[in-house]
Amino acid sequence: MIAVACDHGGYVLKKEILKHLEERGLEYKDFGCDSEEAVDYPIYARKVTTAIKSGECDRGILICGTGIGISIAANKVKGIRAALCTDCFTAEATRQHNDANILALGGRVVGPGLALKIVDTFLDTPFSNAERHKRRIDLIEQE
Ligand SMILES: O=C[C@H](O)[C@H](O)[C@H](O)COP(=O)(O)O
Repeated sequence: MIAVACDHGGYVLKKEILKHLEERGLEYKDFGCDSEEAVDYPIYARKVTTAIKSGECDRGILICGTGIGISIAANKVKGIRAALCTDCFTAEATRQHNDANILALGGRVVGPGLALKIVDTFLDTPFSNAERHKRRIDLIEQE
């Protein structure tokens, strides 16, 4: 199950992404927001990180204007590895190397065509399971 949320700066792109997930037959839960009316992105980041921490969802997609604020907020939560991606190379690498569990996107940065390719790359790329990457992730998770 994929947890998806956005702020007002990501709302238009989120609609495209949800349509795309539906077309792919992928299950998702939409945690808002529901319009372009201004909201506070940390609240929406927290909804998705909570869903992942609880096991309700295993991956997340967060979208704000730049993708920066919402990824900063998500990465405050232990066990969350949110990766802001603006290209497919980094989307692939962050799954292989960092086992990122949240993709962050900027609705004011990437157009829908590229964003959907980034989403597909992120969702379809497995973690490499390489020892060096596991060791580094373990170091991140240490207090
Ligand atoms: O990093 C923060 C996000 O890009 C927000 O979407 C952005 O700050 C919202 O800006 P504004 O309130 O000016 O629409």
